[in-house]
Amino acid sequence: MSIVTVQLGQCGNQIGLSFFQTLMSDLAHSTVSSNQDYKDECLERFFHQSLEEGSSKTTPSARAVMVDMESKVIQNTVATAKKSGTWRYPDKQQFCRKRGAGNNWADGFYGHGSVVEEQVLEMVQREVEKCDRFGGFLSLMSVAGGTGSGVGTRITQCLKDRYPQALLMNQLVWPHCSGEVILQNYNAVLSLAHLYECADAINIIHNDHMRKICSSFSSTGSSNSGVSFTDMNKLIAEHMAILLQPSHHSGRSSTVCDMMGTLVSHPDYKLLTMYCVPQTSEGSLPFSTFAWPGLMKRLHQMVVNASVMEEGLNWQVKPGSTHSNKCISNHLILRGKDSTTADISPLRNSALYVGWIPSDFAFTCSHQSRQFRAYEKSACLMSNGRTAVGSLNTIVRKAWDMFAMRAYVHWYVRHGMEEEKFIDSFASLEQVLDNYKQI
Ligand SMILES: Nc1nc2c(ncn2[C@@H]2O[C@H](COP(=O)(O)OP(=O)(O)OP(=O)(O)O)[C@@H](O)[C@H]2O)c(=O)[nH]1
Repeated sequence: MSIVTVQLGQCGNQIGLSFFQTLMSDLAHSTVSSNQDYKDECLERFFHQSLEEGSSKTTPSARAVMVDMESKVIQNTVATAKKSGTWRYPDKQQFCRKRGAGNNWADGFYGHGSVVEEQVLEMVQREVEKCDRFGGFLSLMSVAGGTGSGVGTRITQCLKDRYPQALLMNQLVWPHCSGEVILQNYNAVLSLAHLYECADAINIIHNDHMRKICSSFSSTGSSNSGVSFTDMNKLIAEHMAILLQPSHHSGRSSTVCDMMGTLVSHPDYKLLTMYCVPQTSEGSLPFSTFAWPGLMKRLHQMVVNASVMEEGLNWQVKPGSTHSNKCISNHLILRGKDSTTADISPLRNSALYVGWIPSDFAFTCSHQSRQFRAYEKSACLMSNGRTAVGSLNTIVRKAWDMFAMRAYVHWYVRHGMEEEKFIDSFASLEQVLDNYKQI
């Protein structure tokens, strides 16, 4: 089952590059012939074998469409992939214009969006036609800028109209809490409220968390300043790949569509969070050993704490207690040696879940005996639960405070957006927050 990736804006394109690089580097790790099925499945899922222009050589070409309003990031991304010699982006599947969306959702959605949608959809269609078994879309975007958030939302709506049966999974990068784009809270509110209506699954990744995890890899563990987007993107890409590389569930290959279908069983609840272990820098992996009991214990406590970071866990919080997380559903993926022997029973604990989903559907697990890259053992838990509530609440409050003073509202209105869109978006996100708070 193939997935077409849509990379939107600077952030979406840079993360997409890192994701495909990580997939290829994982495949390069395999030396045993029995890995051929894994390779074939990964290649079918994310790449298309195509002839290089003017050559008889075939190279995996990412099943991707790239969209940005400025050309620089896309040019660099395409060139970096080509330079690897192991994979590339497809020809003529890049869409750029001459100026960005000025960190303004309305400029992206109304200004650029209306002009670009047909051409982007044509590119998407070309990519879909290359798939023998097409499953759905993975859209990568930040919610803080104008292109990823505004154009990204518009393209997602168009994909929903054009491909109503396909899976629409949106991976959103949440901005740092402070000090970034002045309109980021408005952009995030508008994006999320609109995406909630058309996407099937929304996975939120916080730049703050990624930066903290990366800085914990440094020898001092304290400085955020040395952490670059490249470092964070590598980490994000690893988490995505641990989740999305082939695995088996109930004796058969687990598709991304199956996984998302089980995780999002109710249209009111589609906010997902990834928890991954171990959290260790690549450089220290050769000197580290991990055992399943230790990894599972930490992963379990991360879910209970609703913390995607291993560091600073509160071990006193127990499932079902006042401060414990509550989930609709979780899907666990275990990769590496003896993965089937890991004790997953604590993650099945009914105290972690709402009562209205049968336990066999609330918690599901898939395995892959092949190790992921240099990680002898690794695990990713994709969770549909309350984790996203805290940061969503903060952004809605901050945006509301600005809106109450009508700050910057005219910047949106001048791109053709009606003020009511803000009100509607606040109302629908309040509803989402309420739904999650009540589980
Ligand atoms: N993790 C990560 N975040 C990024 C990256 N590039 C930008 N961001 C974040 O994305 C947000 C800004 O969005 P961009 O993707 O740069 O903007 P854009 O969507 O291209 O929109 P315009 O610049 O307005 O055209 C901020 O929160 C940045 O921290 C990246 O490579 N990795």
